[in-house]
Amino acid sequence: MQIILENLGRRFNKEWIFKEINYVFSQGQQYAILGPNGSGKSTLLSVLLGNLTPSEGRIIYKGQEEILPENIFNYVSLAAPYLDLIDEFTLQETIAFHFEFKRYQHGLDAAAVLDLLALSKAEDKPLKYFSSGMKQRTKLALAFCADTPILVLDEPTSNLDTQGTDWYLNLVEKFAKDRLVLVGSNQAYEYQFCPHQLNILSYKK
Ligand SMILES: Nc1ncnc2c1ncn2[C@@H]1O[C@H](COP(=O)(O)OP(=O)(O)OP(=O)(O)O)[C@@H](O)[C@H]1O
Repeated sequence: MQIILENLGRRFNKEWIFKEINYVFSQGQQYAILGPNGSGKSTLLSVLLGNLTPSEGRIIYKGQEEILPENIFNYVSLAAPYLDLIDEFTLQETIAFHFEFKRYQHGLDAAAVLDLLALSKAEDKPLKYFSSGMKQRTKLALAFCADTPILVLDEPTSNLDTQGTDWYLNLVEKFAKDRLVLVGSNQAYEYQFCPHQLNILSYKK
């Protein structure tokens, strides 16, 4: 799986957030998308996910065959602060619902995801009663445990304490190796496993 960016640019009104990005993301590699607050990391990730259209240039998604941008969501798992979970669902219901749309990683099932989350006392609790850190753990577990070639993590350790951050790095060890991983971040400890780094500030023209 590859994501090929050709002369990619995105603007909001007259402001170019990034311009002229030529880059190839490949499966089995991990990439950090870097830049200060408001520089455009989330915007670039949204364009890569097909949630926003490019203002110029194009993105080619290559699997065995070319994948149309409108179908790329089938190949992606996303964890991000702006991603909403359904507050009325319990944790068990959230897991069951998510995996109606995505397959489990090899060897996992609902019980294993619950185990991994280490929130077993909360399995029958509606998510509206979860703390922000518990919600973030849930989003990360759903994304890591789904069998998709692309894994997108925007600010993955937001709301996590140091124990939660170690737990996240353990998920990276277990479930990120063979995938195309994109991490939007400005915290070194959450992207230090990424051999490739792309700074949005290099694409401001
Ligand atoms: N829908 C929109 N309309 C207009 N401007 C927008 C829109 N979405 C984002 N922006 C602007 O695009 C710029 C980049 O925002 P973005 O959220 O991508 O930055 P970021 O690097 O992810 O920031 P942070 O680290 O704070 O999450 C900001 O100036 C933001 O105000």
